[in-house]
Amino acid sequence: MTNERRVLVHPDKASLAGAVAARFITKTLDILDAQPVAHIVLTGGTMGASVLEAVASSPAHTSVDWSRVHFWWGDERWVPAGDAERNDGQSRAALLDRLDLPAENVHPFPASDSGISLDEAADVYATELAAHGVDGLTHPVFDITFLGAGPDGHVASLFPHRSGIQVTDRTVIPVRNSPKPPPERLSLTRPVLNASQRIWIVLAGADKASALGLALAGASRDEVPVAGIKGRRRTVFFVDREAAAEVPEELIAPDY
Ligand SMILES: O=C1O[C@H](COP(=O)(O)O)[C@@H](O)[C@H](O)[C@H]1O
Repeated sequence: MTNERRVLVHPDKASLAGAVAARFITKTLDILDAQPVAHIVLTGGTMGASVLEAVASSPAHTSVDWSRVHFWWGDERWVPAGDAERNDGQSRAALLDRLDLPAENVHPFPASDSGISLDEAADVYATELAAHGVDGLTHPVFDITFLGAGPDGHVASLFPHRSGIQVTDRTVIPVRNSPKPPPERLSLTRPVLNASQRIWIVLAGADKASALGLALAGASRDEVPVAGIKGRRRTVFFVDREAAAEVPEELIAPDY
């Protein structure tokens, strides 16, 4: 099995969310069979919550021992705790609040009303990551990292033609003047994301077709940041037909 990027196409957004949710439950069970804990990175955006809602609706999710699963986020919007724009709030409402999860297994980024600055918040999250690093790493090795991508090809909060996608000497960066609101954000950096065992990028809708097509056609990560994302063992783009419109036929994998 190679570590080439794969594209799996599903008919529409609902079947995409259901298929990714089913695969997530199965893979998490496999991971927990082989190791004591799993570290999962969650994403915001349109598909992030849809996949988690599909996990919550699947009776199979009760087979997972969630007390052995840690949840992190790939990026966060710098808004107050409880703001509907926060990625962690969307994930909690969709799934986490329904699980029997020890509070210490959930690792949200600090919120803008936490009394610290954006720069300090990046340092706080970097410290939290380092506390869970093993073998001298400054971060956990994530078992599954969910990501979305914007129509402009941004991934997490790493935007085109901005310095964030090039950062390699930090695990977390503060983001200012984001082209997508809100303007201030926090993001994991590319080396941390790419240290993940499996990266699952979930995309739906015609507005994602161009970014996906460019990423797979070899665009630079500066131009299309998602092009710079590749996991250690597996990188899969789970997409619906509309998002796949510009993917060359030969790159579309049969289901596996
Ligand atoms: O702002 C963000 O956008 C991206 C993509 O979101 P989408 O709604 O266009 O799917 C998301 O992956 C990221 O986590 C989020 O902060």
